[in-house]
Order: sequence, then C-alpha cells, then structure tokens
Amino acid sequence: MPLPIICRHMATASSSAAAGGRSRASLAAALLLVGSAGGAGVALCLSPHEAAVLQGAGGTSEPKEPDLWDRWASVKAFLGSWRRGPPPSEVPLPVDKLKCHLQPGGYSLERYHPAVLVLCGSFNPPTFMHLRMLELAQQALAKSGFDVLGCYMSPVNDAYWKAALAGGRHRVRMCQLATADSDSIMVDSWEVEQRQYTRTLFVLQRVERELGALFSAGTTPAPAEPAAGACPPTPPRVVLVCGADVLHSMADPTLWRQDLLETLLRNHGVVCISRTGSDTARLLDKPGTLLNTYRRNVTVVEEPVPNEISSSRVRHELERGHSVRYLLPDAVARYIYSHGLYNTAQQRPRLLHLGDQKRRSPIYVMDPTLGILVDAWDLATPPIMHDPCCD
Ligand SMILES: Nc1ncnc2c1ncn2[C@@H]1O[C@H](COP(=O)(O)OP(=O)(O)OP(=O)(O)O)[C@@H](O)[C@H]1O
Ligand SMILES: NC(=O)c1ccc[n+]([C@@H]2O[C@H](COP(=O)(O)O)[C@@H](O)[C@H]2O)c1
Repeated sequence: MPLPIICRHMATASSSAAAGGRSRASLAAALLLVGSAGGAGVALCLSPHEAAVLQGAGGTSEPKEPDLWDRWASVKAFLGSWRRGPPPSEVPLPVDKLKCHLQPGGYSLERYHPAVLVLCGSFNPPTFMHLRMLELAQQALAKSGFDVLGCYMSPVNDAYWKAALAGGRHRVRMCQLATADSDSIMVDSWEVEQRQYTRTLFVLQRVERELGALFSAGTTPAPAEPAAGACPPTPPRVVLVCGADVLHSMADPTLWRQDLLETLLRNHGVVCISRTGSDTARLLDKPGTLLNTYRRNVTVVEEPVPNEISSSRVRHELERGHSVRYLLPDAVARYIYSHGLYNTAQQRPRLLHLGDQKRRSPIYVMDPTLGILVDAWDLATPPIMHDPCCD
C-alpha cells in the first residue's frame, strides 16, 4: 500500500476540506486531508488513486465504487489507527437498563411489539436535546403500540468527516455522564471502537445481532414491574432516531447508499424529531423516493417545545468563554472543562480555597463559565493560584 505523502505541517487540524461540510465538490476539489498523527497537525496530499487504495486497505465490506466521502473516512481511520492501534476484538452491548413495561395481568403476543431505539450522532458534546429526542421518540412509539425496552446512543467514529470532532473516547464518556441518571438510555461504544467509520445501517444491525443472541440464549430484560411476570421472549425491533436534518440528508445518494437506506427503512424504520425550518411532510410526500415508499415506517415527532440546542452552538459558546449551563448536563460541562475540550483549556478557573496540596485535600475553585464549585484536582489545567486569604 503506498503511504500517503506528507505535504506540509500545519498549526491546526482544520482545513477547507474538513470544515467545508459534506459536499462532494468540496471534498473533490483537493484531496488535501488533515489529521493529527503523533500529536502534530499534518496535512496529507493524496491522489485519488492513493485514496482509493487506502479505501481498499480499510478492509470494509462496503462499496465497490466508494464515493469521496468514504475515502475521506478511510484516510481519517488510517490516521486514527496510527494513534490507537488495533481495536478490541469485542465490545459488549450494554443491556443493564433494558426492561419491558407489561400491563398487569400479562401480555398478548399479538399486541406486544418490543422495540429498542438507537440515536446515532457525533454528540460533540451531547446536549439535553439529544436526551430529549429519545424521550420524545419513546413516547411516540409507545403511543403507536410499541413496547420500548430501552435506548442507545451510539457516538460516531473519529473517522467521520465532521470537523472539530473531540476524540471518540471523550464523546463516549460524555454520553455516559449525560445518561448516568437515565433509567432507559445506554451508550454503545462499539462504533467508536471500530477502526473505520461504520454506516448507520450496520450500527443498527450490530445492535440487532447482539440483542438477537441475548434473546435466543433465553435472557430477556427485567420487567419494570416484577409483579407483571417475565418479559416475553420476542427480540425487539431496532429503530433509528434522528433529527429532521438527517432525514433530509437521506435523499442525498452521495451520503446514503440507497440500497442500504432501503434496508434501513424497510427493516428498522425511523423516528424523526422535527427541527426548526424543516419540512418533513414535503420530503415524505415526494413521489418516487425511498422515503415516500417507506413512509409508513417513518414516524415524525413534532417537538412541542421547540428549541435549537445543538452541539455546534454549545461549542461556539464554550469557545467564547460563555456559560453553557442548562444546555447540557453539568457533569458533561465539568468533563469538558476538566479535559480542556473545545478550547476551554485557556479558560482557567479562579481559585477560591487553597487546600493542603501535600495531603491532596480538595482545592475548590469557581469555574468561571459554569458558576459552580469544582475540585481543582479534577482539572487538567491548574487553576491560577491566588490564596483568597492574602490577595
Ligand atoms: N435541536 C435538535 N432538534 C432535533 N434534532 C436534533 C437537534 N440537535 C441534534 N439533533 C439530532 O441529533 C442527532 C445527533 O446529532 P449530532 O450530535 O450528530 O448533531 P448536532 O447535535 O446537530 O451537532 P452539530 O451542531 O455539531 O452538527 C442528529 O440526528 C441530529 O439531527
Ligand atoms: N450513510 C450513512 O449511514 C449516513 C450518512 C450520513 C449520516 N449518517 C449518520 O447520521 C448521524 C448524524 O450525522 P451528522 O452529524 O453528520 O448529521 C451520524 O451518526 C452519522 O453516522 C449516516
């Protein structure tokens, strides 16, 4: 396999190709791919041929004629594998929060339709809106007769084309912190742990496979009400949850391979949460499209309390040193500050109480943007050391 040519060093890991969005044209314009290998920002120049070879070397069972986006993902995965080494062979699917909600007196098989929801995304960082989406989706499916056993967030692999993506392990940890109090949402780190980007259909199929194995081994989830008896041994349908922008993107064949999309829509189905400015009805009404053909498998949920919380807006506020409190869980915000994510490392907290450093007793500082007390030992960036007693 020819190695990519390192063209020139760059100060930051952003480029016009990386920041310029998903358009085929912007990626085609110059195969100037930027990543960070060994901690240093580097720009790689690849010919289309080299990119294609890299795609082949990625070992994916995917397209014979990969589009540019696939190649981009493969090169990023290639850079990622320099950093990360081989992935663990198995990543168990968490099942600890799976449960069925049976009617008192048992269930009737004709009326029992178990489902599990999977929200795929960057979660860069996870916000309250991501959690809210799963709440809305559960509610909508329950109304249409499904028994929702549980939900998963599946953070996307580092090889995904999105710019300014924090490392996958940080995003998994942030999702775990965000869902720690939830009785139904779990985090599946399988996608992040892979050596390359995985298309959404294959993520759903992995969850389906894992749950199929669990159910066929005779292990069913715990009933929410133990008095209701054991959960039925029917494996759940695995349904995708997404925002309206992702539903719109499904009409773009350079982003969604249409044969895979058809399988996704037919076998899994989608719960789509509306987003301001989106016209999902028009999208689903367009004749001759897959979304139109399978529209009965697409449930659109209107958010009765519309809001525009998004990860990019949160990142923007963080970078400006503004408060992000009540846009995401406090535990996630603390994690961001303590790891200096999204350029927060420069925003050094102000020391309020100087503890005994030798004994490692707590040093409490006021986080300037969160307005909360945190223990400075948890912080990656040391606080500015002013002793309030003597300043
Ligand atoms: N405010 C929102 N309303 C509806 N859907 C949303 C909202 N925020 C995120 N989503 C959906 O959540 C899923 C995961 O989102 P993801 O983290 O990939 O993007 P995002 O939150 O829009 O981030 P960014 O702003 O960085 O693009 C996507 O399907 C996205 O459409
Ligand atoms: N072909 C595909 O499977 C496909 C295409 C575009 C986005 N997605 C997924 O949608 C999610 C959200 O993506 P964006 O953040 O780019 O909107 C991600 O998890 C991504 O993997 C999947």
